[in-house]
Amino acid sequence: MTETGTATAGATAGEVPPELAALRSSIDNIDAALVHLLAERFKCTQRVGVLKAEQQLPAADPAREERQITRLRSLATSAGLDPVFAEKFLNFVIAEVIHHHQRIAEGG
Ligand SMILES: C=C(O[C@@H]1C=C(C(=O)O)C=C[C@H]1O)C(=O)O
Repeated sequence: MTETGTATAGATAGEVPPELAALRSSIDNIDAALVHLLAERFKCTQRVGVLKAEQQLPAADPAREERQITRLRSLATSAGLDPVFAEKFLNFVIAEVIHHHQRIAEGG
C-alpha cells in the first residue's frame, strides 16, 4: 500500500493479466461443477438416509467408508492429487452425510 492506500503489488481492477483471467474463469467453471456434483451426491445420500431410517440401519457404515477411502486415495494418486487431501475431503463429506442420516433417523 502507498500512503494514499493504493495497492501497488498485484493487479488492480481492469488490469488483470489475460492468462490470470483465463485461469480464474476455468477455476470458476470447475467450482460450479463441484457444487453441482456435490448437490447430486447429497441428493443420493439423503435417499440412502431415508432407506436406512425405514429399515432401522445404522447411520454410519465404517466398512463401506474404508473401501471408499482406499479407492479414492488410489484415484487421487493416479490423477496427481494428494491422497491425504482426498481422504480428508471424503471424510469431511461423509461426516456431514452421517449427521444428516442421524437427523433423518430422529425424525427431523
Ligand atoms: C451413504 C451412506 O451412508 C454413510 C455415508 C457414506 C458416504 O457419504 O459415502 C458412506 C457410508 C456411510 O457411513 C452409505 O451407507 O452408503
